[in-house]
Amino acid sequence: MTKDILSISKVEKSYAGKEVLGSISFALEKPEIFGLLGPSGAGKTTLVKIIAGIEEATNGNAAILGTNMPNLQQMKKIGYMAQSDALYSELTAKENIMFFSALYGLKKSEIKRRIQEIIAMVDLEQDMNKKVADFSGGMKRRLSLAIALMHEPKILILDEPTVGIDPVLRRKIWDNFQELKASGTTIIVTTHVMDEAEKCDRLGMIRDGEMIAIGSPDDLKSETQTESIEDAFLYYGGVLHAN
Ligand SMILES: Nc1ncnc2c1ncn2[C@@H]1O[C@H](COP(=O)(O)OP(=O)(O)OP(=O)(O)O)[C@@H](O)[C@H]1O
Repeated sequence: MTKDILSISKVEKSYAGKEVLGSISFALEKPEIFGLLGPSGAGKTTLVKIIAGIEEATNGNAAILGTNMPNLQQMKKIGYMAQSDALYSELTAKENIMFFSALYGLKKSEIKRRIQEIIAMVDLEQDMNKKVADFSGGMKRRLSLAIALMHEPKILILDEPTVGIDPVLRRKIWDNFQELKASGTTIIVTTHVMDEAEKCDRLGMIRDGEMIAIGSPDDLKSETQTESIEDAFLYYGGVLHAN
């Protein structure tokens, strides 16, 4: 039996009896950039937290490489970047990277090998010795991304990674996502941004806790006979109708 990289099977989640995810199922079989697209409150963060093993599904399973989450061993294979940055503001950027890399079990030599490459990718070379307290929102996002990448995870889960990042750097970061995918990393990314959605290999469209459509951006547009991902989303949500 081949093991899917990620298998989501009838995942449901309720908080205090209120359902926020319906019965969600999908699988990622090979490295790809999989986008989760949906309006605020649709359930994207809840779903990625279940995949990352931070939240447990109320019903159903989320399995990584055939092992149900949450599972400590599998969590080491994951890089997770939360929506709000979990950084130590009294430490410098470098100290934050060293701290979190050590938590992931990276040796000093590995940290030394990775750090230059990663900070160049997120364009923070000049800011490594500054305290995070003096960072802008976009700089904190970039540092969080660097930390999620340090242990070379097989699966990278990014919750709105480019919020507050300017378009030039955003493009550079997306180019890096493509390179990571080419080297075998699977990337799951939540976004509201339509031009980012277009860059994903496949998209899962989420609305009110339900997966309303799944497919490549081109397939979703051609299936709905629409010109944009935004219109395709509205079509699947029942707001826009075919001519
Ligand atoms: N810990 C919690 N307790 C109760 N309700 C929660 C909790 N976390 C999320 N919710 C609710 O679940 C629903 C989905 O939230 P979620 O954060 O997953 O949405 P989202 O699609 O990521 O939105 P956004 O794009 O704004 O981040 C919302 O109605 C939210 O209020």
